Amino acid sequence: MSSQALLDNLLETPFKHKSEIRDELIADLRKVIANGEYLQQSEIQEKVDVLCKWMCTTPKKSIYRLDRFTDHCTYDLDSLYEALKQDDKPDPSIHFLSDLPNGIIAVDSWDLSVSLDLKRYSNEIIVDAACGAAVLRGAHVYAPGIIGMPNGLTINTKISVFADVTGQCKKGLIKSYADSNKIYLGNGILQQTRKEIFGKTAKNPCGIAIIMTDVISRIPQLNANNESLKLHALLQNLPSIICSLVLNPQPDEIILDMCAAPGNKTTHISLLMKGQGIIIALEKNPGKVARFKKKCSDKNIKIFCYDATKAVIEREHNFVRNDGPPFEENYFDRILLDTPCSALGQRPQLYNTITLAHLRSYVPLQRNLFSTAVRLLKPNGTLVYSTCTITIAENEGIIAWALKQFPKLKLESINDQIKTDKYGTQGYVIDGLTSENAQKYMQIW
Ligand SMILES: C[S@@+](CC[C@H](N)C(=O)[O-])C[C@H]1O[C@@H](n2cnc3c(N)ncnc32)[C@H](O)[C@@H]1O
Repeated sequence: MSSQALLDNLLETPFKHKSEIRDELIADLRKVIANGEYLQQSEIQEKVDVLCKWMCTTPKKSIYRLDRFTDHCTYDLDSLYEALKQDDKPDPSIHFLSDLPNGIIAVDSWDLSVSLDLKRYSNEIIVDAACGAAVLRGAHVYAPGIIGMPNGLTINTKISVFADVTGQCKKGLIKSYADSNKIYLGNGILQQTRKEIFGKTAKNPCGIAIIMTDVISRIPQLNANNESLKLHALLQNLPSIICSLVLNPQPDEIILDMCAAPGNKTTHISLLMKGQGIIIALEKNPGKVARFKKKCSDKNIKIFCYDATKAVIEREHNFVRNDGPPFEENYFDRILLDTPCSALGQRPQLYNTITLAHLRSYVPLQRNLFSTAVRLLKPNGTLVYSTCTITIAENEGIIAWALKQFPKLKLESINDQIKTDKYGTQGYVIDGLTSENAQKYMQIW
């Protein structure tokens, strides 16, 4: 089978609870109004099936954000180029994205004229679904992602890598894993032995365990030994990059990033502010805060482990103000609410265990966070609301709810800030969201 065929036939749906989630997505699309009418049931079902299959596919480009890039300094672009070069393959195709700032770089997947070694070797290694998705996006395999590996493989052995797409592979599996439970991802060279990963003395295995050489998604990997680039080139999805650009933070402003970890948008905001002004980054999860603090050296970013739904001072409390949360109402010039969400737009998804209750739990939290954001925002300030999911409930639904709940809010087109037409489509019209408003809201892929 060609690599394109391997890719196209990966999976029909990523969900463990297939029918439950499919029914919920169908109910979600029943809200859509096209040409003044709700969609037909058959059309909705077809759309949901296409959507589920799309979730299993890998984007055809990798996007990097170069932190130090200016028109006069192309050092990081050159290093990215070097980092992506592979001895046995032609030079990677790297280009800027039109209408966007120059530091945003797209790397194309190898086209079909580039021959890849995609034959299955007898030595097979099983990785979990999250690791498998990262491999399809151009990552190497890190030790914690490996769940199945035969005995006796030595370093530098050529091996084939498979992802567990049913969640049934036991950690440390030695025997071969059933074909019906796994999908083939590509080939690589082993860097760590079974003893290092699963042996009695192996504590917290880490580092690259397999250097991927050929992957069915045809995405070029960064050379495994390229350390110099890590500091300044960040693999980041385009919609995430666009969020910070649309926020348009100014150097003398005070900005709130409400749900900040791992902090990739926070550091982008800081870059756009030229390291000036103040950015308050809130994150509820202590482990994520610790990791974020460790990697973030920007002096203008202040990170707090804090529940953002409680970030506004309630009037009945006589609060003495300090540097951190909670804050007075009308405090921030701009707020980014990159909210927790069902993340169904993150691709590829190989095995998603989300339950119906979990899927439905996000909207109340999103409304809560949104209400806090509105109170904290200065009059005429800018609030950017973003998710990485595709449900109408968490996107158009929240906007329609907010416009009704907070009449002082005015929805602005993101195209007023930055031309995004090429990279996405306008939102759906639903009850409470007019066609004029739906045009201002964008789904970016
Ligand atoms: C979509 S992620 C944010 C990604 C981040 N903005 C970035 O681009 O790197 C949402 C984050 O919100 C955090 N979170 C969830 N509930 C929260 C709350 N009530 N207050 C603050 N953070 C919260 C989650 O732990 C998660 O790290």
